[in-house]
Amino acid sequence: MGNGHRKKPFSGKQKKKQLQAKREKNLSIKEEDSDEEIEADKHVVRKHADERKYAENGESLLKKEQFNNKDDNITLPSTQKLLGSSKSRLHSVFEKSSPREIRAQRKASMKAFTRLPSTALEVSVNDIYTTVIDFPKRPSWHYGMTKEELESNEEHYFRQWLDDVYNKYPREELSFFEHNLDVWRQLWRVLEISDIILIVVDIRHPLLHFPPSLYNYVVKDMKRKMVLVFNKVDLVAEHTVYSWTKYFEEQFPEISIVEFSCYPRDNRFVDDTSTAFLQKRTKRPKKRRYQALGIKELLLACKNTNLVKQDVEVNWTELIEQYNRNATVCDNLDDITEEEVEKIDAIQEESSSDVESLDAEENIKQIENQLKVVNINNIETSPHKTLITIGLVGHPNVGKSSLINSIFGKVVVSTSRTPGHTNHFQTIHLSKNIRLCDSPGLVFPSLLLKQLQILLGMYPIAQVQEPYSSIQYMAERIPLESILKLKTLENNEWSAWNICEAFAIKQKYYTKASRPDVYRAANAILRLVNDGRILLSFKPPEFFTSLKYLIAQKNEIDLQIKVESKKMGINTKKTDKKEIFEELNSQSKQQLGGYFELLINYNDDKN
Ligand SMILES: Nc1nc2c(ncn2[C@@H]2O[C@H](COP(=O)(O)OP(=O)(O)OP(=O)(O)O)[C@@H](O)[C@H]2O)c(=O)[nH]1
Repeated sequence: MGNGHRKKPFSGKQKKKQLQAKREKNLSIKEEDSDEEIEADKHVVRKHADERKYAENGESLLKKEQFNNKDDNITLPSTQKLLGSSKSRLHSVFEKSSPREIRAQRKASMKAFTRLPSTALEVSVNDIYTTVIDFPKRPSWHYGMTKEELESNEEHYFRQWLDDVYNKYPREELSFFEHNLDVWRQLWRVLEISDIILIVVDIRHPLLHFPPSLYNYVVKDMKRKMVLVFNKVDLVAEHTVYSWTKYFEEQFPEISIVEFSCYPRDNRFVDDTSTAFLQKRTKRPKKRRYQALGIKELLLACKNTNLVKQDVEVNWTELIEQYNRNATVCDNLDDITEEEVEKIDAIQEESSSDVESLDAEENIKQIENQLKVVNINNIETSPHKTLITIGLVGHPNVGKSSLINSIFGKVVVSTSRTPGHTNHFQTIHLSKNIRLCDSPGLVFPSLLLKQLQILLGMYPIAQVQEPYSSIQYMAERIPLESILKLKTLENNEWSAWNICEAFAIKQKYYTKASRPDVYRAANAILRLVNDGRILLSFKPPEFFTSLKYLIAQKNEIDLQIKVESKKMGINTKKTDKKEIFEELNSQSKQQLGGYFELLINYNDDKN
């Protein structure tokens, strides 16, 4: 990508070969890595394996660009590195942890942890964003500037911004965040050309994917319309989605919120915090097809922004009718059979005519030409007079590309489990005067814990230098050892390390030296978290303690009680709910979770 040519569609045969080669390569890398990790304590980082992998993939630049931090002093990369090379200039660049930091974290993960109360999953804007770190905005420019002047101006400004961030905030407190100017440039372009910004967040941790600096800039400074998309709602209970919606409506009244999911949701569980629910989740099938929920609502939310553009007339009703269908398509090329690959290839070939997948440079040139007709300083003016552009922005891996594919009911942009997959923005027409604009996932600077960012899928798992502290963060908050059904320890004093060790034994992951491959196990756990089979779902404040969000769930709980009672032959008409609850077996009780008891108590209090 980004080499100046449109991506050629692969034939089924080529794709098969490519997948086979990729699998073989991955296998050999994994085998070589495992022993290194366990045996060479001082090489905590799987440096060689990663370097080899990137060299083999022709992506050595990413690794080189990740600037090393050998001791605890920060060395910023040169501007050259921040800009990347022409080959892969749009890869994300993050700062690496120092070996000292990694060793300390690894050691700490071997100590027994304390399980925190469920309220530890509650997060609020004030907890997370006590400090709002601004993101780099495009510096002003004028038409008299040459391309070189413009670029050097942007580079100078960006370096200054980066220096300021590092001067202002302690390095160890800063989150991973995007260090590649070219990726930020993509965001600038998308914001500039978009009339409506869709900020896509993962419903498991919506607040953590919602940079207030972006909200302020788009809504308050640019005065653009913003729609917040709660994506992947299939992964949590309805109650969680409802609670987050209420919370965001209170905190950010200017935005419209829509729920979206590429997959149908599993409504069997009311309580997505119960151990029964969490254990069941791990068994979700790997291969699934898109069956999007929320397309109509999404288009309606765009319509309801009441965007007025004189030269654009849109028949929203017709558009909604056209796209509101339950399209099914396979999601991910990594996980599917070769037969399915061939099918998708055929779809891709067929659809390539209506996909305007320009490479980065062509796109930028085109936009820059369009920008010439308007005054760039007047940022309230949309640059496109005759088009409505809906721009998708968000952190890596939140599902922006999958959302576009689900709307079209076919693979029009590629998706991946690996964050940072979308390298440049791609525009796709929904109708002759409405287009969607995808953008690369971009991590905004914050003071979020790096361990947490890894769990949220913002950082590529293959590049995680030290996975154990992330596992510990999670295990302190959810019963990980029960979810993974690990054998109990004698003293029951779990540490993150021995959870990984027990999982390695369970999965038969061994190193060449026949020791449990703890690193591989940790990695596998992180992947299960990323794709939702281990559910780490944060909640808004007071979720566990107040009934304010619970009432909406009442009907769903009532229905569930009926289903469970019917299964057990309990007469729901005669007995009151509390009695029914007492009669349910423990499994049914678990499925209903703590909410039921809370609701019963609430009704008792009211009576
Ligand atoms: N369960 C679930 N998984 C989803 C959904 N949408 C996307 N995913 C998964 O999330 C992962 C990331 O999806 P992408 O569409 O590639 O995400 P992206 O935001 O475009 O990622 P970048 O290219 O890194 O910016 C993939 O493994 C998808 O299968 C959803 O609605 N539900």
